[in-house]
Parts: sequence; C-alpha cells; structure tokens
Amino acid sequence: MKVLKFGGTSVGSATNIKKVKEIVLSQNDDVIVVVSALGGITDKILTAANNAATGTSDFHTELTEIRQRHHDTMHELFNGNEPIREVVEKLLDELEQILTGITLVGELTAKTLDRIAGIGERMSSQIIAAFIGAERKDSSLLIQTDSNFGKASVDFQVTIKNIKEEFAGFRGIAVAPGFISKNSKGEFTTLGRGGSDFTAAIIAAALDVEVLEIWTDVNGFMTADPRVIRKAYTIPELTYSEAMELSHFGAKVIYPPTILPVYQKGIPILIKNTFEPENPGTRIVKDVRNGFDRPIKGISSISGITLLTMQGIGMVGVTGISMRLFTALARVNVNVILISQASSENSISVAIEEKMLSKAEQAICEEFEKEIASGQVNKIDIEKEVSVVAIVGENMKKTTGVAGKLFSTIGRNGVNIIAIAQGASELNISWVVKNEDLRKTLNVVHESFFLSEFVELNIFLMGIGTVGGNLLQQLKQQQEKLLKEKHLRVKLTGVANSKKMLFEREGIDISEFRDKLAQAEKTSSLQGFVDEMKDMNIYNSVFVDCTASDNVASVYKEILNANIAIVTANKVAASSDYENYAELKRIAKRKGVKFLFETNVGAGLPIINTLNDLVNSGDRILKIEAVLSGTLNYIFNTISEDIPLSKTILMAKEEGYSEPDPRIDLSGVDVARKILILARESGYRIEMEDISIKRFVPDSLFNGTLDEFWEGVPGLDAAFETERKKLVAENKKWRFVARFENGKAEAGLEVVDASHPFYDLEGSNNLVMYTTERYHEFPMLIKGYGAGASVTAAGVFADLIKVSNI
Ligand SMILES: NC(=O)C1=CN([C@@H]2O[C@H](COP(=O)(O)OP(=O)(O)OC[C@H]3O[C@@H](n4cnc5c(N)ncnc54)[C@H](O)[C@@H]3O)[C@@H](O)[C@H]2O)C=CC1
Ligand SMILES: N[C@@H](CC=O)C(=O)O
Repeated sequence: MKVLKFGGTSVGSATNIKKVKEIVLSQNDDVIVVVSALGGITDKILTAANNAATGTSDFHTELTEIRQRHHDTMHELFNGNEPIREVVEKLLDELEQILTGITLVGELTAKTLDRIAGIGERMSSQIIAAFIGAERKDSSLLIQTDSNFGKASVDFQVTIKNIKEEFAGFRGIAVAPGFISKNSKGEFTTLGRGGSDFTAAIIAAALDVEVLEIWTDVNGFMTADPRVIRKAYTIPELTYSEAMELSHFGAKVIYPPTILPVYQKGIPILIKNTFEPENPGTRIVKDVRNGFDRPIKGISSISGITLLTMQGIGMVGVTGISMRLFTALARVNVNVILISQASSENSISVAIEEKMLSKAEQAICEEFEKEIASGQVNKIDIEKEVSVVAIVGENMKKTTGVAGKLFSTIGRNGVNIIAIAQGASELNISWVVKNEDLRKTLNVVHESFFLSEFVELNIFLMGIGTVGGNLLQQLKQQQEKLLKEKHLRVKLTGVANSKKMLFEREGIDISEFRDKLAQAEKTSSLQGFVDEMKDMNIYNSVFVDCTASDNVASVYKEILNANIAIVTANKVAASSDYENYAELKRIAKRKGVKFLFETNVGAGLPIINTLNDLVNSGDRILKIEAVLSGTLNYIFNTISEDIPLSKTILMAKEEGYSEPDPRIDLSGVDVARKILILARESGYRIEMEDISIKRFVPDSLFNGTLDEFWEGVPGLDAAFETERKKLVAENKKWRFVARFENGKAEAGLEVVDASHPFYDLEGSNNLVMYTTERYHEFPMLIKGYGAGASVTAAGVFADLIKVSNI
C-alpha cells in the first residue's frame, strides 16, 4: 500500500485534478490519497474570517470567490452532472453561517477558526474522491488531537488505532482530507502549518506503508533554489536528516515535522512533481545508496534576516548568559535561526527573522538592562538585510577540507562572511552574508560543489579594436569546444567601445554583439562600466583591457579591490610607476584574483610566463637582450628601394602591428615599456626614467600632433634610403634592440651582421634571449610573431584560460 499526498497547486484546478486522477490510477497498488484544499482556498477562508471578526470589510467577497472556484471546478470535472454538489453546497453554507456568526459577535476564537479552516480540505476531498471514483475517508474522525486549537498535538495511540481499524483489509483507492483532526470531544482541530503532509505521514506510519509520496509542483529537492541558480538540479536521494536541514533552511518542499512519523518507521518518502510525473524526483531514506553519497547534497538560504550580536567583556566566563538570552527570545516567540559564539565567550550572535527585530531587541534589552547600564554588556549590535546560507550533507563528517574549500571559494570572490555556525554533527555549515551578496554566494558555492565539472567565466571587455575584436572572434569560435571538452563556459557579460556599453548577466551572444552594442542604451563611461561590473557582483568575473588608454589603466586598483581579475593587453599599468605596478600585484595577491599581462611583451609569445617560471624556480636573470617591437622589426624588414620608411609605418599600422598611436612605437617608448616590465618581473625595482632610449627619428616629429607626424615622416625617407643602401652593401641590417643587465636597461637602433642572432629575424617577429645562472653559456631563446591581432588576442585568451583555473 502507498500513501500519496497532493498539495494545493496539484489540486488547484480541474485541469490539475485530472492529472492527479491519471497519477492515482496509474499506481499498481492500493492507494490512500491525501489532499489539500484547492490552492489558495485556505488563505481566503482565513481572510474572510478575519474580515468578519474585525468588520474591516465584508467577508462575502472572499466567500463568493470560494463558491465560484468550487462550482467551476465541479462543473468542469463532472460536465454539469455534479454528484457531490449537494455535499459541497452544504459545506459552503456551513462556512457562510459561521462567518455570519463571527461578524455578529465580532470575535474569532482559535476554536472557531479551526472549525472553518479545514472546510477547504473537506470540500476538495469530496470532489476528488467523486472524480476518481474512490472511497472518501474522513481524516478528522481518524486523527485525534488535544484541544490546542490552531496547532493541536496528535494523540498517536488513539489515532494509530483508529487508522488501523478503518483501513483493516482495505483494497482499492481512498481519498482523505489533509490538515483536519478532532479532539476527544469531537470538535474540529487542525494540524498547523504543513498539516496535509503531516496527515499523510501519520496515515503512512500507522499502516506501515511501502512508501509515502508527496506530489508537489517541483521535481523534488534541488541542489539550490532554481529561481536563483539556473543550473540547479534534482537531488536523487537524501537522508531524513538532510531533508530536514534543507527544509529548515528555505527549501520549502516539505514541512520538517511531517517527516517524523515516517522517519521513525523508516518509510521512504518520494517527492514527485504532479506536472512532470516521469521525473524521478527525490527519495528520502534512512541510508542513501552508493553513488548518491557526495559530501554536500544541497544549498539553502533564508533571506530577510537580522543578525543580533551581544558583546561585552563582562560576558566572558559568566554562566547563564546564553540561557538568559535564549529564554528572553523564547518568551516573545522569537525563533532563532542561527547561533554563533566564539570560544572567548566575548560575543554571541543570533540570526532571527527581520520582522521579529523590535520584539527581540526589546526582550534582550530588558533582560540585560543592568549589564548594559553597567557596561558589562555593550549595546546590542544589529546587522540588517542579511541572509543565512547553509550547505547540507551527512557525508561532510567523513570528508576533510569541505569548510576550507567553501570559505576560500567564497572569499576569493570577494564575499564577506559575517558569521559562521557549524554543529558538531557536521551535517550543516551555515554562514551569514549581506543580502546583496546572496546570489553571488549561491552561484559560487553551487558551482564549486555541484558543477565542478563546469566552470563559468564572466568576461567584461573594454576595447574592441584590432586585438579586442579578434579576441571576440576567437572566443566565439572556441566557446562550444571549451564547454564540451574543458567544461568551461566563457560568457561575454559586459562589453564597451568608446561610445556604448552593454551588459547581460546571462551572456551576450557574440555573433550579435556589434548590433546589440550599437543599439545599447548606455553611453560608454569608464566609471559607469566599473560600477556596473561591481554592481552585477558576479562570481568569476574578469575585466579585459584591450585599449591603450591611461585612464582605463588607472581604474585597475578599484577593479582588483572588487575581487575582479584583470587580463590586459594594455602596457600602461605594468609600466607605470613602480609603486603602482607593485601595489596592483599586492592587491591581486591579497584578494586572491589574477592580474595577468602576458601580451604586454611579445604579444602571444610566452615571454613573461617563462621569465616567471625561471625566477620562481630559483634561477636568476643576468641579462636580457631582445628585439621587442613587432612594428619596428616589420619596418626594418620591409623598407626597400620601392617602399620608403613612411610607407612601412603606414603598412605596420594596417597590419595591426603598431600601437593605436604609432609614435609610441617609433619613439622607442613601446620597447622601453616592454624591457621595463621584463626587468621588473625579473625582480628589479626600475622606473621608466632609468631606461636610456636612443631614438632614430628626430624628437621634433614627436612634439606635434599625430597629423603633423604623418606629414613630417616622408621627410625622413631619403636619408633612410641612403643608409639602407649602405647596409645592404655591407650585408647588415637594422634592429631595434633592448638590453637589460646589472639593473640597467637601454633600447636603441643597432646594426647587426649575418653572424648575429637578430639578423635573420623575419617580418614582425620578436626574439628574447635570457641569460641566467642556469642558461649561462647558451642563453634561452624565445622567438616568434611579436605583434598582430590574432597572436595577441590568442595571448589574451590564454591568460583568460589561466584565470579560469581549468
Ligand atoms: N596590436 C598588437 O599587435 C598588440 C597590441 N597590444 C596592446 O593591445 C591594446 C589594443 O591594441 P589594438 O587593438 O591594436 O588597438 P586599437 O586601437 O585597434 O583598439 C583599441 C580600442 O580601444 C578603444 N578604446 C579606447 N579607450 C576606450 C575606453 N575608455 N572605453 C572603451 N573603448 C576604448 C578604442 O576606441 C579602440 O577601438 C593596446 O594597449 C596595445 O598596446 C599588445 C600586444 C600586441
Ligand atoms: N605595437 C607593438 C604591439 C605589441 O606590443 C609592437 O609593434 O610590438
């Protein structure tokens, strides 16, 4: 035999009741069906009763609606031929008479309320029994309680006897109302919140049935609230204790006390979805089967919480403080959701429902009036608008490192934990965060414990020119592969050019981003972009700078401080004042987020990473010799009798090698920035002014505007051609070389012959030679394309992959 309980939504309309019938008739067993009132009816009855008692408004509005709902439902189920219409009509009349009585006396007692609160279940069970063609049983005659109207306690001895007698030898299908009971005098009582679940559990336990099925409107217990976590999924199996914990912390699938009767009998509970009956749902059992025993089963949260902290040195070592605190709260019916006390006993924090704040505060202040006045206890500290989050799982106690993983993941994402509580049973770890951090916390924890096979990276990209634009093409091309093969979901969450900015929490479709950005409402602003990124407060966020802007580089501190990682192709920050560069690295380290700029030197070549590996493994950099400008190398490899210097500069720009302002390349500043960054990454404290740059273009060309530069450059062509011819005759070439040795750096134009390693450096290639303590006689060489859209974008992409830690 089975007991199936259907909640208010499951029986909320004729259509839904038809689904219930299908489910019931598909069972290959004898079935007892326990039903709630039609969804929303109990609330309407309570409102009508209150209105009647207070005279604030006429109860007839609610009553008419209640009547109409039942008439409509019966009409649709029975095609106008309503066999139980008379019974239901009688119950509606009974309701009307009592409501009229309440209006006359102007008073609503708990006893009267219980008399009418269960009329919804009495009507629904009549309708459903008739529709299914089942026998109707009256739970109120079976479940006997005391006379604590509103939340009566069950007399299990009498109740179990009644149920056993009633169902002795029963075969077939029975329908019984949930929620209602009677006292020994035969007066109606009710079983309190979640009462229909309780009715079902009592009957299931009394008859020792095979299974109790709770049919609701969700697919069982989910790993997290699916309204917040899109990727939450159904937990196949839970232990009773885990289900109780999850329910207590907000997963409103069942009402915890209802589990008790079946828990004591070891009867499994199956949570099923009336609207998706093929979904296996969640099984709640004593011991879960192998395969369903991961350390964490689910995450729950409760919002609308206030944290009260009582603190004072006068509390240390004094017995009875906690007892007085909790007694004071209990006196005013304040439920304590979480307790946290440090072993120093200097403070106790309690989390309570926000709406209980004034009652609780008053009760505590009264209880500790003397201690507060004497300064032994400080004033009560109140932290409003917080949420309690909990992870639940019986296997936590067998697994080390859960708390470590939990709090380091949350911390890395910049969420501050206000209080923590973990019982010695290790069934649950709870903590308190600000409401504004709740969504992020749930996402971070859900991803790290349930979706470890999926990592999400939220990209906020600024600058969609040569490099940024190519990066987006590469991301689009790789998105699916990364998801499939690396389980990395790369999302473009925010993007800006110099005109507009666009944000989408669920990710912008990269194939449409240009149109969407063009139509976006928000005008681009640097601070606006940063604020929006911070406000969105999304875990695993990374800011990608593909501009060449000083202003953009100036907001890195703020971004890192908000626990957002940075990947940048822009060299400005890493080559700014040493103190700024060092501070950025310090913040990144402190916040546990990455600050990566591999493409600052040699575009996609692994020049900085290799240097870091050498240094971190204990090597010492003795000398760096390098060709670091793709633009300049391209110019010196392209210049010819037919292609003068001025044209090669234009060509380098068109090829996407030069800086947005090519004077940065021509002046040697770009190379100086790069050797400066390499020197710093080698462990030297060095500033831009320390680098000697030998320019090969007269200073006058850099002093004016960009247009003046373009106008002036052709004036150099003839002199360069003369020099070039001489070099060709001597079989020599120009190379713009950077050197770093003994703490000193320089950059300038050199002439190299065929024996020099730089001589054969083709196109826009770069070459770096590291002479180190280990690579001494034969330096380490890294060579390849040193500029260009695709290689640089690939370098940025590689840094992004590093941020994701896959
Ligand atoms: N092109 C290359 O081969 C390499 C470039 N880089 C670096 O990559 C960065 C980008 O270079 P490119 O893509 O070549 O330059 P680009 O000029 O093609 O693109 C830069 C884009 O940033 C935009 N931008 C500037 N300020 C902005 C702001 N405040 N908000 C939004 N957008 C803004 C510009 O409108 C432009 O579209 C530069 O810092 C460069 O040094 C690094 C290595 C190699
Ligand atoms: N403009 C730079 C681009 C790479 O940093 C260069 O030409 O090398």
